[in-house]
Amino acid sequence: MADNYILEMENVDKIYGSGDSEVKALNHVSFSVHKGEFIAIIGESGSGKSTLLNIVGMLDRPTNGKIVIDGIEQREMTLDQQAVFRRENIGFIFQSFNLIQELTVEENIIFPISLGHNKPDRKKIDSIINKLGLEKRKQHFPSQLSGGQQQRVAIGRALATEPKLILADEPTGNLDSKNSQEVIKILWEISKEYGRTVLLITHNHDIAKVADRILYVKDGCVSERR
Ligand SMILES: Nc1ncnc2c1ncn2[C@@H]1O[C@H](COP(=O)(O)OP(=O)(O)OP(=O)(O)O)[C@@H](O)[C@H]1O
Repeated sequence: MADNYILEMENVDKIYGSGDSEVKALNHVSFSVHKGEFIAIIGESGSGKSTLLNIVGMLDRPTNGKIVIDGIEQREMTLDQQAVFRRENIGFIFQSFNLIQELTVEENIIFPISLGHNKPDRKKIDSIINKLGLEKRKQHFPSQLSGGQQQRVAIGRALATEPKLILADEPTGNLDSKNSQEVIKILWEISKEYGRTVLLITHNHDIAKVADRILYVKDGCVSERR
């Protein structure tokens, strides 16, 4: 397998439930992503987009198929190894921000580093905070921020551990168009300036257009049109 891929999926299935309640959420999904690519994932509600991202991020397990992430086959890792890999290499961004309300902006951003029992590199954290335009909001709490600002904090948190892969599940779903554009611009710049790979779910075709590639999900199948 080529080593400039960050992600390779081969015939991946995900089946939820069994018998009458069986749902084939992913159906023989195969695709690869190069390091540093910015990929948009588009598809109707219920088509399997979140399932796909959750499986790539090891929040859920596939029923069948092979997934190689940064050269390591997922199923060869124990659950503990997956947890460490996830913490060190994958940054998640969700539609609902998922910030910790009791922590300040700065503390939210540093949080994943402290989970790994590492000391935050102040310079790097400050440069992330500056990049996100949150210098004056460092000591604020999430409830004191706008939706766009909260999502920028969530991006900061996803970046704090310098992950190779950023998985964003509809990060602009709760934002107006101005804030959406700003968030996408930041993700794009991060991808291109720091060589991070971004997989982004969106319902917005204009947003998808900025991506290097668009993956279309329909009834659990993934296809690509350039
Ligand atoms: N834990 C689960 N148990 C059973 N079925 C599930 C589970 N999670 C998802 N599904 C089903 O799998 C299919 C794909 O769901 P998924 O959440 O991946 O879709 P999606 O494309 O992300 O949708 P949306 O755009 O609405 O978020 C759906 O039919 C959904 O009902």
